[in-house]
Amino acid sequence: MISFHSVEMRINDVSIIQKLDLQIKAGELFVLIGPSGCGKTTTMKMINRLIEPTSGRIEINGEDVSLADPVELRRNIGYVIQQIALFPHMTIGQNVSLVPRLKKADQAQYEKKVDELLDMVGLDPKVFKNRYPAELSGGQQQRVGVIRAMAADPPIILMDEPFSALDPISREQLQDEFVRLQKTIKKTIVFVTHDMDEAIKISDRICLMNNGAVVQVDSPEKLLQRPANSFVADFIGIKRLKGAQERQAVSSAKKATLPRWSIS
Ligand SMILES: Nc1ncnc2c1ncn2[C@@H]1O[C@H](COP(=O)(O)OP(=O)(O)OP(=O)(O)O)[C@@H](O)[C@H]1O
Repeated sequence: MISFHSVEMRINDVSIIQKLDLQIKAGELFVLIGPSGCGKTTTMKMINRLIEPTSGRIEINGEDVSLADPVELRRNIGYVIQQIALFPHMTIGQNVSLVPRLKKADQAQYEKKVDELLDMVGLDPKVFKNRYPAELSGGQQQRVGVIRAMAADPPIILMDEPFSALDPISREQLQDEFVRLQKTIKKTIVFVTHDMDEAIKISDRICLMNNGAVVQVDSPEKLLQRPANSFVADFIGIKRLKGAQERQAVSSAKKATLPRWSIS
C-alpha cells in the first residue's frame, strides 16, 4: 500500500500540491487524471523520490520513503514514461533484461522471463528478441518499455502517460493487452493519463485532481454514476467527447487514404 499523509509541494511559494491524503491499495491499478498542470506527474514522482515533498509523509507498506535510499527505492519501483527510451545499441532482449541483470538475477531464469513477457504483449520472442529498437514500430517499442518495467518484478509500477504518443488504434490495442497483463501480474500501478476513456477502461480506481488537490477518488462506475460535483461531471463529459471525436477523425483519415477498391 502507498499512502500520502498531508503531502504538500511548493515551488517558490507557489503551491503545486495541497495537503494530499491518498491511499493506493496493493495490487490495484490507480489512475491519476485531471486538467493539464493539476499535479498528476508531481504526485507520481514523489513516490519514487524524483520529487521531494515540501511537507507531509509518503509511506510504502508503512515505511517512510524519505528514509529510503533513492537508488534502492527506484530499483523496486518500475517507471514507464511517454517517450520510451530504449538503448539503441542493445537488442530488445538485452533492453528488457537489463534491470534483472543489474540485480544479478539468475541468467537462465531471466531469459525465460523475457520470452514470457514478450509473449504477453504479443511480440513473438523468436522474431523480436534479437532485433534492435530501430527495427520496431512506435507501438512495438512502447510494448517493450512496458514489459521492461516489469522484468525485474517490482511490486510497484509508475506509468506516466505511457500510451499517449501512440495513434488511437495502437493505443486501444495496447490498453487491452495491458488490462489482460495486469489481471495476471496484479502489480500496484499508478497510472497518469489525460484520456478519460483509457482511465475507465483500465483502472480499478480513478483519482480526479484539480489545482494540486484531489476532487474525487472512486471506481470508474461510481465516478460515472455519481460525480461528486459539477467539475467532475463536466470533466468526464468533455474528455469523453474529445476522445470520441479524436478516434472518429483518425478513422475517417484512414478511410480517406485507403485505395477506393478497399472501401466496402
Ligand atoms: N520545476 C518546476 N518549476 C516550477 N513549476 C513547476 C515545476 N514542475 C512543475 N511545475 C508546475 O507544477 C504544476 C504541476 O505540474 P505537473 O507536471 O505535476 O502537472 P500535470 O498534471 O502532470 O500536468 P500535465 O497533464 O500537463 O502533464 C504545473 O503548474 C507546473 O507548471
